[in-house]
Amino acid sequence: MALLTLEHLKKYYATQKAVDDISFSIEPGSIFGLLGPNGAGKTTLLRMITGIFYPDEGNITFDGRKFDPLNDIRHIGYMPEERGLYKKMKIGEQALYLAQLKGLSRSEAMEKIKAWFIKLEMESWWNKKVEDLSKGMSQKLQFVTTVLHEPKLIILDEPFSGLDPVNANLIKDEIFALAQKGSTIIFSTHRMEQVEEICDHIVLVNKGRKILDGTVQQIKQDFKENLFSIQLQQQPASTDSNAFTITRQKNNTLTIQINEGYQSNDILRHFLQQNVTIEAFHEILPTLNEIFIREVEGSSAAVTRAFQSENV
Ligand SMILES: Nc1ncnc2c1ncn2[C@@H]1O[C@H](COP(=O)(O)OP(=O)(O)OP(=O)(O)O)[C@@H](O)[C@H]1O
Repeated sequence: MALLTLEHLKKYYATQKAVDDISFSIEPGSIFGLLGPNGAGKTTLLRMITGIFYPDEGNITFDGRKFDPLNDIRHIGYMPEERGLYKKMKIGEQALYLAQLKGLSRSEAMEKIKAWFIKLEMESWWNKKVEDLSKGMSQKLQFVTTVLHEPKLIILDEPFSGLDPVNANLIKDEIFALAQKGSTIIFSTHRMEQVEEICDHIVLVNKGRKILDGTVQQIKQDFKENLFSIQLQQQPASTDSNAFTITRQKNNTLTIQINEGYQSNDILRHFLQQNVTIEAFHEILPTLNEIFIREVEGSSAAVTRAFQSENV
């Protein structure tokens, strides 16, 4: 059973269709990427999922029941893009205060905060004020306060912004560990390489509409262009074949597109028949970045065309 299901959600601001009939569901324990260009409607969706405001239309089901923001919010941890910490408050006190707001007792909160502070190398910060922290340090504090009460659903909006590679890795490992323990993670970012590394499933939205929904693996397969890279030990006598077209050549490494009706073995056969040694051979799948750019540009054109045809 899905942890979260959105059905035909709509949210309009005046005439702006920020979220326009979006449906998807998120399986428990998955790391789910909510992607889209600026202004696509991601924050609006996240605000409905966290009960900050109600949808104009549509239904949200959380953990098998109609979403009840007042009660269910205890099971949700949200780290918004605009960070909200009290600047003058000491870090330890602030973590304790926020944990108690999420329903933990003082002793429970203290125990968990200490464990997290050790894990994320923050022990010496207890008496510092938030205003004395760097951007990356406050990011770590905000992460801890988001996940401390072990919510079923953790929503992280650009969680790595401002973090150096060591701290980004630390947080990344903790995200994997939280998912492993059963938390469901919604991860929103513009950084596609992070999505490839972290997410199991993605939804891409643009102009308030959903334009892609699937596992990262499946989406990459759906967009593949039958491209292969082959590295040869020596120059082949011939590269002419009905089976493929060479799209790029750099020294002895060729990028090859297989022609319709042929298979990867036909490439290998072509070179083996010439007694050329094959040093490496692999399929080239599109990156999520390429798919993102292609789909967002494509769908913008399609939406514009639809809009124009509606208005003639
Ligand atoms: N309070 C508001 N009043 C009017 N329009 C709004 C409001 N908030 C957002 N919008 C509009 O709704 C659309 C979706 O905005 P939203 O903030 O959800 O996008 P986003 O995908 O989170 O963008 P970004 O990646 O830039 O944060 C945009 O066109 C935006 O201008």
